[in-house]
Amino acid sequence: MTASRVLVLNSGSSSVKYQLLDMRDNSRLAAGLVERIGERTSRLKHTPLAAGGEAREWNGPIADHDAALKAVAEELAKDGLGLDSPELAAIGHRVVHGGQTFTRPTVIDDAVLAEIERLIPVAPLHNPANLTGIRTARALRPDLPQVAVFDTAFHTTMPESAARYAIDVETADAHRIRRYGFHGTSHAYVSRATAELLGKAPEEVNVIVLHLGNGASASAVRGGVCVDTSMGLTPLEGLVMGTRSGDTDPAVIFHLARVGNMSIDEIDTLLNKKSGLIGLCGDNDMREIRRRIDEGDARAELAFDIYIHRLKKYIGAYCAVLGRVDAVAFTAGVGENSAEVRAAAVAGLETLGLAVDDALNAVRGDEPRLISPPDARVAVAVVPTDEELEIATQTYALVERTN
Ligand SMILES: Nc1ncnc2c1ncn2[C@@H]1O[C@H](COP(=O)(O)OP(=O)(O)O)[C@@H](O)[C@H]1O
Ligand SMILES: CC(=O)OP(=O)(O)O
Ligand SMILES: [Mg+2]
Repeated sequence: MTASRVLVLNSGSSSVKYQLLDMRDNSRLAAGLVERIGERTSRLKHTPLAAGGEAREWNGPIADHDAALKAVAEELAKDGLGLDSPELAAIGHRVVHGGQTFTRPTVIDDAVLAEIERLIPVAPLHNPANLTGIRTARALRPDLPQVAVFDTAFHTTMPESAARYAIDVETADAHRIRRYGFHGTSHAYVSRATAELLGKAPEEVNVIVLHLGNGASASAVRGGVCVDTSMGLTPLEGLVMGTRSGDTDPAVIFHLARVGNMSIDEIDTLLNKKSGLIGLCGDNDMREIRRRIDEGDARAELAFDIYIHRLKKYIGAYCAVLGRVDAVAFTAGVGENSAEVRAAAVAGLETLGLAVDDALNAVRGDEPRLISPPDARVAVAVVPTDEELEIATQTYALVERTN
């Protein structure tokens, strides 16, 4: 029996999301989430999909990522899917920041760990959590290959004209300041799936991918290669997000420091955690915002309008960057589920060849689908993302090749 299972770990600052997949048929054996790590009210939710079982929930304190992973391992073991299983081929880790060093999935050794650690200054919110996840997983199964799949990797093809900020070159280089981009695993997966939906090879199509989750980013993909993306040095730049401001005048920061007497850490928290939709209207969930708009709530409506205005600007910008656009693909929680966001985002863009068909846009489903009118110049599509499957696929392919 050859080992065919991959455990995918996505360790965030206060959460761990995981999935166990069987790569013989890409089926999901188990999935779950540990939330609010480090708080008194941590929660573990585990769904044993293979067993067709009910989700199990556990509430109580989970002190750190180490304890979280051990709790996950225990849950998996209850279904006979423990980390000690000989069928486990590898563990794949989502690593948010790979800088310019990592352009592809990489088997983790001490040198790779050291490099991910060296990148902490450009990813202070994300890389430390990713590192803890890797270290704990390695301690639990030291013999097993562990693979890092980087959010930044897909964007390393961006030309210098898109990747550089117009700031003093020596200063920028000394501090590794440039636009790295994130959600690359999703942008890569969705741009490929969009080509497939059009019945074409990735090399033949130019796609604008709109990854609209709690974090949100847009990318311009020419012939399968990323040429621009909206996130930058960190995942703060670009679109309006659930809790992040996206683009602002950088002078807002000087102003808040000098006139608002806020510390750099306070401003960091403000722009990353208390801005975006939640800062504008108190809610970051698009369902709740739509519900409030339906009740005539003006603040929710303004938040929605600001979100859409920014999104439209990026669609227009990436039409200009690409020249010829074959498809615009909506993905992630908001992109896959909100027909209102999709309709509003392309409304009035007929001169760019963009439109949605209201009936097609209203259809719900898990499969990639077209929502543009049949005669449209540019295809508009809903293409569900699957970052875990993509991480598992890349992890398994690398392990197979190295064995
Ligand atoms: N039915 C829905 N209608 C509108 N928005 C939705 C719906 N379901 C989920 N969402 C949005 O998707 C977001 C989560 O997206 P997701 O891609 O899972 O985010 P992340 O991976 O960043 O946590 C929620 O905050 C919510 O705004
Ligand atoms: C990089 C990033 O923004 O990730 P997430 O959407 O998971 O917060
Ligand atoms: Mg996501």
